[in-house]
Amino acid sequence: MDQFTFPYFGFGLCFFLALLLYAVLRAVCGSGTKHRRRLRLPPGPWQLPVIGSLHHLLWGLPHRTIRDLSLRHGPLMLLRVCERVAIVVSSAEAVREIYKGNEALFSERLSSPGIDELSRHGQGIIFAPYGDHWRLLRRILMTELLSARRIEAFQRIREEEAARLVSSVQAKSSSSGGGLVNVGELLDEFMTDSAVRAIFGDRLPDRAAFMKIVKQGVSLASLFDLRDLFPSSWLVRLLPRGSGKAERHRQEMFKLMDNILKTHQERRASTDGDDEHDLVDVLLRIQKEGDIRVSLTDGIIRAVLIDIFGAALDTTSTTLQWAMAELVANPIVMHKVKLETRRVLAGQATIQESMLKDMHYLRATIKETLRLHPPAPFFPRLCLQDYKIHGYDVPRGAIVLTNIWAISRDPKYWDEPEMFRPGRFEGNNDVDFRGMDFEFTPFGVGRRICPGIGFAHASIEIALASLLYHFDWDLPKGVEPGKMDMTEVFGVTLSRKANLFLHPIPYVPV
Ligand code: HEM
Repeated sequence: MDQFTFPYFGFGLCFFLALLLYAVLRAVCGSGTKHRRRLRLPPGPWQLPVIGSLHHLLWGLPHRTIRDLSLRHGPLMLLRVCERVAIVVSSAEAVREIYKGNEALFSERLSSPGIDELSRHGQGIIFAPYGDHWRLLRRILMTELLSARRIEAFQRIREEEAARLVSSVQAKSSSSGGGLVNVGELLDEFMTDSAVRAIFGDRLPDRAAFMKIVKQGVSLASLFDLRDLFPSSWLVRLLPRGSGKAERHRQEMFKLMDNILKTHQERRASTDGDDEHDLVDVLLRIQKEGDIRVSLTDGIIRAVLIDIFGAALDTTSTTLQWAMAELVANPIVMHKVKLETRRVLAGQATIQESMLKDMHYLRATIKETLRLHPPAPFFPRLCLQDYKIHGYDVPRGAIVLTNIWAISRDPKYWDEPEMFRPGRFEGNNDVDFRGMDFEFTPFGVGRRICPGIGFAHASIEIALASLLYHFDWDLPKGVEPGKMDMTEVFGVTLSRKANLFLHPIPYVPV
């Protein structure tokens, strides 16, 4: 996966252009700062003209650097990156104060010309402005696309894909003479295949081309865009915009998506359209029913499908990879979760989801993985109205950036926060990730909380149970559990830098 490049990519160019623009911007927007001087803004690191706090963010991984800055300046911290004002939130109390009661003021997503272009002008859900369009899509997601009933309907797909994952591990291990297997790659394939089948169906035309274009989209989404830092500058908007890659990508993606919609429409027409195999079918049925306030155009359907697919893939696969890495790095935990899996599944040749409901320690292991390795370490929102938090002013238009990662490692809320100890989620501890416990928010909070929790959890649970039931796992020769490379990469998700190569030893052969 491409490394996240903002604000590193092209910093030299950015700095040079920024200085060049400084005089112009001051002349054009200089008056805008008068209002701010009267506000009581949260403390923050010292700023430079034009680039603000950007120079503090140039080294290290952003979630760690920002956590370290917050430890010095407080749980509400002001950062300014060029024209953007951000209030970083690093305590559960502040998250509670913001999102309990006043949530509507903080339910807007970040927007900028660059994001707008990539997000198909908010036609999808992730970057949709907080309004009727978003409300309609959210309702469709919660009651139709990602409802508990729909997640259950995809159970067969997950079971088949989990069985395929087990076979692939066994086949790869045999072909390498009982050697090492790239577990990360196989988990990626598991998640991609499960998501493709659930969202687009078993017969996705041009699957290889589709996957290639999705990967391109992911790397384009992480490219730095000067317009995002100077959204109000007409001068920046006039600058040449690279090679038009984003636009070309959009066109190609649209072509492929149109093809997918056409194939589905033809099949539905030839079978009276009753069958619903996947999410495309569901959306086409809702479109046909036409009893909703905003019409669901093909463009909106395309954008929503791309959003769901993009949101589901890397987040879930990354979580699975961290879970396996933490388990092999912590043999006592591995032993305990394997015992549970083998006790509950004893005698089964293959795994069905209904068998997993008593696996409490496995579920605690998934929670602990999400606590230590939230795939999205921040969730940014926009403040829609001047507001006061903990006595500080949060101006309208400021980005409110919650550092999920910092809060879920804060010793104020967690004993030995750096340790991988799923046991902390056992017994009387019912802390959960559904948005009510503000010290643990890997899926975000409030109205825009991730609607894919059920989808993600069901996929993670069956994949992990399958790997732990069918195999024992050894580290490569010479690597000690405590010496594993756990370096993170801050990309579209907070993923592992090193490939996860492990040695599988069949326990219940397929
Ligand atoms: C471990 C897996 C996942 C994690 C950690 C995760 C995390 C997140 C986070 C932090 C947000 C932002 C929430 C906020 O602003 O409060 C989000 C939004 C979203 N996620 Fe997930 N996600 C995961 C899997 C999925 C899956 C599987 C899907 C779909 C099948 C999905 C669909 C979405 C969508 C559509 C949004 C935007 C919701 C909106 O703006 O209303 N996510 N996710």
